[in-house]
Amino acid sequence: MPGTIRAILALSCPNQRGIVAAVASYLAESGCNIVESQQFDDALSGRFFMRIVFDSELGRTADDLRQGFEKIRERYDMRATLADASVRRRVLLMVSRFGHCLNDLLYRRSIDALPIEIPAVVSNHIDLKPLVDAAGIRFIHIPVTAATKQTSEEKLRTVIADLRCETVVLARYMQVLSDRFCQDMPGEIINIHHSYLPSFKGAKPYHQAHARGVKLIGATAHYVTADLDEGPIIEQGVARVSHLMSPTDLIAVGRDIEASVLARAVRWHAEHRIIPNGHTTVVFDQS
Ligand SMILES: Nc1nc2c(c(=O)[nH]1)N[C@@H](CN(C=O)c1ccc(C(=O)N[C@@H](CCC(=O)O)C(=O)O)cc1)CN2
Repeated sequence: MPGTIRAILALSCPNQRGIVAAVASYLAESGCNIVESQQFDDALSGRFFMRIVFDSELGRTADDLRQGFEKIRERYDMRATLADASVRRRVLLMVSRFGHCLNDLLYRRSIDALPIEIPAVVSNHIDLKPLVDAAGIRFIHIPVTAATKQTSEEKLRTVIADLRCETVVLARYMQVLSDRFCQDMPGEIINIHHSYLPSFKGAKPYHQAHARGVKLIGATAHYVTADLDEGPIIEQGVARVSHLMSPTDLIAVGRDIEASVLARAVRWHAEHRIIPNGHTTVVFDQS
């Protein structure tokens, strides 16, 4: 239908009767047709979670609908986002020396399999500049040393502001971000940790895994908080390994898991499928 806008409403609030009815009535009265709906009652936290995809068939924009939804948001004390599904999130990718996750995200973006814009890639090394140049994306080198961490982060802030980035993805970026930086972008920094958290936090997780003799290794995509490797988990993946495999073999197996786990986490974030639930997440994926 001409003028139809597809939008996504994602919300959470203290659970009570009437939430679904109130939301559905508002959308119907606003000329919107619900095309997909998922919900979850968390009995432990007492919170309700819902994600609705709908078509605004009478031309009301997402901004207009968001303003109209404010009275319901306040009545039920909701945390809510209402976004035009055609508007792509502007995502800054960050990387150090290992390019497998970056390469995967750039490829998925190039074939339109990831609903994001990538204004630039920031790295603290120049190793991956040729890969980013080949993708036709701006490469920004911000070196980091123990002495320059603060000034380097100021440069990063300027890049994020100038390029109007909403989300930062650490695609094997191996520098710890400051508390202040993390607190300024709550729920908008995603990291891929190369272990099946909570196992093997910190540096060299594959060597830790080999030394422990585990039979499964994995990777974890999580939101970044000031506490290293402790942020809310978005997605995880694992693979079976054996005594025959060296740390180098484990690293090779891990590469594919890291890339696929991070790509799913970034897509779900961009599609407003992830809703924070305390220190965890509710993920309304397609399955
Ligand atoms: N505030 C946070 N920043 C970052 C996190 C995080 O969870 N919170 N995750 C890392 C990624 N990462 C593991 O997934 C990780 C990266 C780097 C280090 C580390 O100890 N780095 C040293 C420097 C290492 C070097 O120069 O090569 C450091 O920063 O001093 C630990 C974990 C990304 N940032």
